[in-house]
Amino acid sequence: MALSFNTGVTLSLKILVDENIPAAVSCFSQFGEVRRVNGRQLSKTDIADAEVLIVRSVTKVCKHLLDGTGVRFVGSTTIGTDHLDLNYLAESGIKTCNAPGSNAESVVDYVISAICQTDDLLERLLSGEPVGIIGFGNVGKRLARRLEALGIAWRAYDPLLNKDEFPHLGGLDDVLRCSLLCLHAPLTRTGDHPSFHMLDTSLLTRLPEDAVLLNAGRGEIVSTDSLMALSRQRPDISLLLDVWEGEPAFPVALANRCRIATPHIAGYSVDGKLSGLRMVASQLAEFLGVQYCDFDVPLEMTAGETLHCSGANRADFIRRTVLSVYDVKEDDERFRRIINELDRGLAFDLLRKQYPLRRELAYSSLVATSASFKETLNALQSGR
Ligand SMILES: NC(=O)C1=CN([C@@H]2O[C@H](COP(=O)(O)OP(=O)(O)OC[C@H]3O[C@@H](n4cnc5c(N)ncnc54)[C@H](O)[C@@H]3O)[C@@H](O)[C@H]2O)C=CC1
Ligand SMILES: O=C(O)C(=O)[C@H](O)COP(=O)(O)O
Repeated sequence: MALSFNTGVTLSLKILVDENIPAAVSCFSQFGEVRRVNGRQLSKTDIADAEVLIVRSVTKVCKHLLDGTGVRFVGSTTIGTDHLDLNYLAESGIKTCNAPGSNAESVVDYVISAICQTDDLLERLLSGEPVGIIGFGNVGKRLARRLEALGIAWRAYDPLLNKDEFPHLGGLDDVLRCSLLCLHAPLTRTGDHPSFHMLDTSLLTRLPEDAVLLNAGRGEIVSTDSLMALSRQRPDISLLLDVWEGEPAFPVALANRCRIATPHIAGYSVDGKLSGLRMVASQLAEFLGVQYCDFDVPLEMTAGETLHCSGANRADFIRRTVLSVYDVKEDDERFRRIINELDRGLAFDLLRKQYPLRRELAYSSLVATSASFKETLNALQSGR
């Protein structure tokens, strides 16, 4: 039907949503007719009569896909925007939005769980070895806040932020001296500080002995070749990779060298997904000039029992508590099972599609059995 926005009247829009966005049909049906589609295989034919397109990071939204269609609004329920051709969308007058920060706490939970599952890294960090953070945005800042609450030192590098506003930010050299280096930059290919292949083997070999490199940003920030060379030259460095160059396919040899390997699920908490969905739906409502009505979240998505947390000492308490809510090793084990599949890309996507329900630490019902660990529990849940 012809569109008439800002009328205050709900229109019967044709809305396409990625089938991997939970609760999307109940959320978007307030705006019109919702059809679920496979975001990886979406073609121009699928969207011929659509006015609204709601995607995740697997759909390349560009001129090739949209030109000649009636799409007027594109929403991505993700933090990252590297799959969206923002210049084309702006020039074409197609309203575009994403969900900044929506699953940032989920990524922080992933990092904390990975710390707990990497040998004695947690103990090393608690005794003063610092964490380096590349990219001090929604994820980087939240990670720093959680680490600080736990008493773990951190340094951050973000050349795009104003030094006067963030005087504590350091240079690349500073973060390369840290025991754990976490990559949380977006994927960019232009500008003064493109992140594409920004770290190579010569930079990464500066990491201290027994360092750990964690990438939960985008695979293309460090090339597969650089990581392979690093693992040959510095076998003492542990690789924890959630993102891969050229997803959904991934390099088997590199995956086999990782201490922890996961299929791009750091941000996959149900809380993060629902938050992204709400952010995009409310921006669609604003675009249409209608009131956004929140939707009923199926109880099984958010219900959870109370967990009683204890530990022999502080590190033990942190490890047990974190892993009882989210154990990254379970994701790693599922990933290892698909490494030798013939169609690895398909298997990678299937793992993501069938991802188990995961709550964020901050939204979990947790009780410390000993008063002495109450503060530590608050630190672990300080996310929201
Ligand atoms: N693995 C996963 O499941 C997830 C991955 N992500 C990825 O993490 C990225 C970061 O997320 P947010 O912190 O929420 O984004 P954000 O946009 O809030 O912050 C990104 C920060 O990185 C900085 N930055 C840009 N280029 C840089 C460079 N070359 N070197 C250092 N810093 C640089 C920016 O100035 C900004 O402060 C997303 O763009 C997305 O690609 C996000 C969510 C989940
Ligand atoms: O939000 C982002 O940015 C992410 O990386 C997403 O969590 C990735 O999930 P999909 O959009 O690929 O399902």
